[in-house]
Amino acid sequence: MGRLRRTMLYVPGNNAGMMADAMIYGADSIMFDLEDSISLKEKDAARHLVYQAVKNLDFGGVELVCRVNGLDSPYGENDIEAMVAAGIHVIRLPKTETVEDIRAVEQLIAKYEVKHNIEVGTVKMMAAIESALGIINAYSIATASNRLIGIAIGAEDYVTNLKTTRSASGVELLYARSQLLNAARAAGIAALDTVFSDVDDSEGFTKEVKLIKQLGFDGKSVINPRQIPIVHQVFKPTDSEISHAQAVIKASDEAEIKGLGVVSLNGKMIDKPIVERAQRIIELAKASR
Ligand SMILES: CC(C)(COP(=O)(O)OP(=O)(O)OC[C@H]1O[C@@H](n2cnc3c(N)ncnc32)[C@H](O)[C@@H]1OP(=O)(O)O)[C@@H](O)C(=O)NCCC(=O)NCCSC(=O)C[C@@](O)(CC(=O)O)C(=O)O
Ligand SMILES: [Mg+2]
Repeated sequence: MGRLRRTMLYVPGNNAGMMADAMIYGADSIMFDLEDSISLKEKDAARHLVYQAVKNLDFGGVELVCRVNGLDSPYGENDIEAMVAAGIHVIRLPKTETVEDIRAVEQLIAKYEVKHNIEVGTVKMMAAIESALGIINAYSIATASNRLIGIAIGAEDYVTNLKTTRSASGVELLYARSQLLNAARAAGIAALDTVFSDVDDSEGFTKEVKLIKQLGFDGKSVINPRQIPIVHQVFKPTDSEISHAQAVIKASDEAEIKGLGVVSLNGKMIDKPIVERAQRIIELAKASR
């Protein structure tokens, strides 16, 4: 299985203290934000601060992502150049709506990789989809570039675009989450869920994490360190899931020796997709230790 992306911690790019401490909380990825958490008058200072942090601080090998400003703003291209030069691992484009949005960012990343003597293709991309049009185009966005490691939903902007609000059940997001997840799986890349804004509501947050795990998401953006252990706990396979998965793999191995395609374990059929799911549980358990 690829890299775990259960949690991507948003860190406002103007907050030096939060940036310096960001790696101690154990998130799978750290995402510096230059977009909506930064006021217009702080855009240039935040870019400089994130550049210095990525270039000079030791984040212990954690994946480093930067949410840049869109290319429809005066900041987007400068953000991309600074992040490529600093050595960021992944550039996240917000409010992605079309294939052309991805291609335009990809061209700039390649231009600045050449300028800064970085092998072309090194910097990866993520696309956040935050509008009805983006959701309609999810599959073409997900397949627009080999650099894409995942697509993510940005629900606060999305529900605003739909002219609704977020509810506890998340019913207003079900279509978008399903469409985005399906697009990511068809493209063979990661699917990341959106933020949960009430950091004091751990019960509501846990409910949402269980929902998105059941839908099939790889993980979620988080805005506060307190949310990280909750996501990791929900995504960690239980002891009984692990022992069942081990039994499935053992039964399947024995069936293979006997030349059988289908066997039963405790009265339940075991075939290829069930074995694949069991292997994923074991890999997730190993990776979550
Ligand atoms: C929410 C709150 C103000 C609460 O503050 P509080 O002070 O009450 O937090 P406390 O729990 O008391 O903090 C305890 C200790 O943790 C430290 N600490 C806290 N947060 C930390 C952190 N993020 N990184 C590192 N460190 C952190 C803190 O410094 C303290 O350290 P220390 O003093 O040493 O003890 C704070 O967390 C925060 O600012 N979060 C980031 C918000 C943000 O980035 N928003 C933009 C992205 S969303 C968006 O744009 C919408 C979207 O685009 C999204 C999509 O795409 O999905 C869409 O459309 O939906
Ligand atoms: Mg947003």
